[in-house]
Amino acid sequence: MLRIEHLTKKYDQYKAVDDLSLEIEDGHIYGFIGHNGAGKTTTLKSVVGILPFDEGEIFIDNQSMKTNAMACKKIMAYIPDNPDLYEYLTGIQYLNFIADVYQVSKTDREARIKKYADMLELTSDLAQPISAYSHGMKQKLAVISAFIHNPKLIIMDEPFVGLDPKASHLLKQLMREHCDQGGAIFFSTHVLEVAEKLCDRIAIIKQGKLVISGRTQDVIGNDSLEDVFLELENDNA
Ligand SMILES: Nc1ncnc2c1ncn2[C@@H]1O[C@H](COP(=O)(O)OP(=O)(O)OP(=O)(O)O)[C@@H](O)[C@H]1O
Repeated sequence: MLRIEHLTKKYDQYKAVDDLSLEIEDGHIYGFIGHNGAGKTTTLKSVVGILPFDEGEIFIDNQSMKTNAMACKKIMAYIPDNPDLYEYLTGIQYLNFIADVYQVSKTDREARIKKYADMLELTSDLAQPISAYSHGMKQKLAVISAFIHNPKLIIMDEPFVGLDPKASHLLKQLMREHCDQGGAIFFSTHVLEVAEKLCDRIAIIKQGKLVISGRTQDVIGNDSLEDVFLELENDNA
């Protein structure tokens, strides 16, 4: 579903992402772990086509982000780390706007808005302007807008920040459901317990370089993800 090959992204001369390669298969939830400033957001923004990159290739469902960005973007959704949505729109106007962009039929959008807004308990707030939403409510709206066009691949940057425990639980359920239906998810998180339980695969990035990736149980072994992460962080080799 997603193939990143030798991705390098520089800010001036600083390599924020350095020769990073990984592959995410259909049906997998893939967690992306790393310290502050490790290069997670830069990688995710390169994948979704927000940031141009210096070297390497990114393929979404075998289509190149470099040469066929539109085809890639059509089948992908992105939930950024900060839900900066159009504040002057109401929640329902925003969802309809996103559904229009992705040409979602009236029947499909109504069914999906009902399903996800009811589930995340946002239905009664959809008539309110987004400017009146709390951070968590904006995050829920961003989640619904990602699922509204039934993307194959969902990229999420710290999706659990700001969500209450019930909403976090429901989001994990939605993520699993999406991947059980053949989709894939690549998401960054600092919540290692969640990553350990939820992810089929995990990659750890340090100073722009991938230090370990693979099946969650293989990465963790007999330790916890926290132990593995801290060990790698302390390893200066
Ligand atoms: N627009 C920018 N201009 C210059 N340097 C940047 C820019 N954005 C990020 N960086 C630098 O690139 C590196 C990687 O940043 P990035 O935001 O990708 O890290 P991150 O792993 O997402 O961190 P966090 O966990 O804190 O969100 C950091 O050293 C950061 O200072």
